[in-house]
Amino acid sequence: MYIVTAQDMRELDRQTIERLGIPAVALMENAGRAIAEEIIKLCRRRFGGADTSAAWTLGTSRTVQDGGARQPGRTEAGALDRSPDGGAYSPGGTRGDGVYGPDGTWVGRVYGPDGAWAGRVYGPDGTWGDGVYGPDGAWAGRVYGPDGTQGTGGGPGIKRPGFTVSGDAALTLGRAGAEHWLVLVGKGNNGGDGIAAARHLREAGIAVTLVYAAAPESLAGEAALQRDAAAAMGLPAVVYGRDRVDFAACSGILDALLGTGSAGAPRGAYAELIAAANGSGKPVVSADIPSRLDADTGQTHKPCIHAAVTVCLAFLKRGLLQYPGAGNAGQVVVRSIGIPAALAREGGGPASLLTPEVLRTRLQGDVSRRRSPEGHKGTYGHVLLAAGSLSMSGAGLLAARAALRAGCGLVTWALPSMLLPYVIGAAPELMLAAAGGENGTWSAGTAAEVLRLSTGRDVTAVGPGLGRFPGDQEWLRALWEGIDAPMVIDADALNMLADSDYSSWTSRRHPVILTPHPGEMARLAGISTAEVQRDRIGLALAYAREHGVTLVLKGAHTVVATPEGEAYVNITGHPGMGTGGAGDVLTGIIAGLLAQGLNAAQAAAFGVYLHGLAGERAARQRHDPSALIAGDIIEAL
Ligand SMILES: NC(=O)C1=CN([C@@H]2O[C@H](COP(=O)(O)OP(=O)(O)OC[C@H]3O[C@@H](n4cnc5c(N)ncnc54)[C@H](O)[C@@H]3O)[C@@H](O)[C@H]2O)[C@@H](O)CC1
Ligand SMILES: [K+]
Repeated sequence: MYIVTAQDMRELDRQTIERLGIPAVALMENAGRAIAEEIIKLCRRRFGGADTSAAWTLGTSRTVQDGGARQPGRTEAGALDRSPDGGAYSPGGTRGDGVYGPDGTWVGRVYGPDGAWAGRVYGPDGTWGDGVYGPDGAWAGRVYGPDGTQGTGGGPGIKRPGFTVSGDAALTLGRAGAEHWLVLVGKGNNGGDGIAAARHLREAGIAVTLVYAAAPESLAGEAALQRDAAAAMGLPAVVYGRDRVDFAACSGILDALLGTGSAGAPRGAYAELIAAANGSGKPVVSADIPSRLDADTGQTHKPCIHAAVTVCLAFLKRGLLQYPGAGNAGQVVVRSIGIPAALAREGGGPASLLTPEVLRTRLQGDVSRRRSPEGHKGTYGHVLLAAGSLSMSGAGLLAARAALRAGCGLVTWALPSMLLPYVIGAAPELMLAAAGGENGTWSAGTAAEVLRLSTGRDVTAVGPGLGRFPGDQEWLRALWEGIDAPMVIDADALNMLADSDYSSWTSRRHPVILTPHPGEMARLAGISTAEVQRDRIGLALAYAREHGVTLVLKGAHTVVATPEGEAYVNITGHPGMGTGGAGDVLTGIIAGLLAQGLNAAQAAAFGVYLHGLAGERAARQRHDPSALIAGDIIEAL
């Protein structure tokens, strides 16, 4: 799934209209329909109570849909109620919604341990997948298996009727009479999308009132066409500031005030409507992006809509993945509006959501972690790790163990000699090499020994628990210029880089992966941490390209950026992974994958993805994400 900026989107829009000849109003129609369908799904969920039964959920959970198919591993109710391999069961085996296979298709419905049906079930497109009740809560019919006999519903087999007729289920709502939605309409195309959605909602029997933020006469182009069509249909409309708007009486709010064409803090009526919508306590569905979220950076202007659902149009906007905006977006659903993905690919498609599909196709990585039947430990690569010091020996141990769990054949851990007796046996699978000073710290003179140890190794990782020491910049420079294999650089080794003018160092034949957290990134880039967080994707892309490195910018929604100018944004993991040593584990995983022959982009991206999944699995085993410690992530790999 591609991630775009507002500028990318305008260009893709222009090409679709000018090169393909698809009228702009057709795109707006598609947008309106998609938004209406998502509102109807939300209404159904309220009736049916589906998607509410996860045993426990994590704050980061988010649904990102691609053409209606759910991404494996992501759910509406919680990221952790699905097994990383797509198995889809909550800890107790109960679920209140459907089960999705690894490819995102719906597999079947779920029964609780007592054999009773655990809840209502939606198919991958959000329509009723199965079960005894229809979307309006009334019994919808029996369920038939592929052979025509009744499927999971129980009871005797019943032959499938030979002839069926079905209507437009996605735009139908049985209990529509209970709904009244306010549609907040801005004067740009975002407002036009909202009016188009309102027409479909009205067709589904849902009462709607258009609330214009500005005089309706000020709308232009396609938005004006939508205004006129709505008026011709007799849709009720009020103008904010002139007419009374009763937020208390509505059952939901469609936010179509401001989209990708807006800038700065919301002005006048827009600000008042946003504040009123947020304060109403009613569910808000945002068209494209929550109004006055910056579509590129994820910064929020004040006030900014807090959406329950954001129906993002065409391609995922960067700002929806970056905090704080990601926290305002609710569930993000990306819906196609007829702009071909091929156009985004042609344009370079600079950023993608990190999914198994993207790993397989765009990154062309083998995510199966398959082993050759003829393989032996030499087949899977040898990692050299230079890490650990007296007060931070655990960092080295965590990274080394994670590399082994990631599947590499051998790991040699180089560490200060004084520590050797204490770590012998801590992980018997490791090979240990003394390379540091007697006092448990590193020294500049150890560079020659690390270089010697790196000979014949497939990858060298440096940094976890290393500490700083006199001459450390020259020490790192010697490794940078002398190691004839890929390198992973983390932690204090990043601070050494930050203090050096490393662009003047001899350029390397093999790739370098840097894995900074935001503070380390700030030092590398010479800016504040707040500035790093302001646009993580943009910064990672620029830094990786400028310095010719693969960059893993850690934090919520870790960004992987390549020297070729591509970026991948990860959404596995959860806030419980913000715990000491989790970064060391990631370094080990990435090094372990590199050693097995993955290229830098594949190893960084797959490593980040696996690290998050393992964190989810570990938290599930603990039954509480906050109880997670870094070692748990290794055990869950
Ligand atoms: N492929 C596309 O790009 C498509 C875009 N569509 C929609 O069009 C949107 C972009 O439309 P526009 O470019 O018309 O822009 P918007 O609808 O986002 O907003 C532009 C309007 O808002 C006003 N405005 C800007 N900043 C403001 C502020 N801070 N306070 C108050 N008013 C402000 C401007 O004067 C202008 O009238 C997208 O977000 C999407 O919803 C869809 O119609 C379908 C096609
Ligand atoms: K909006």
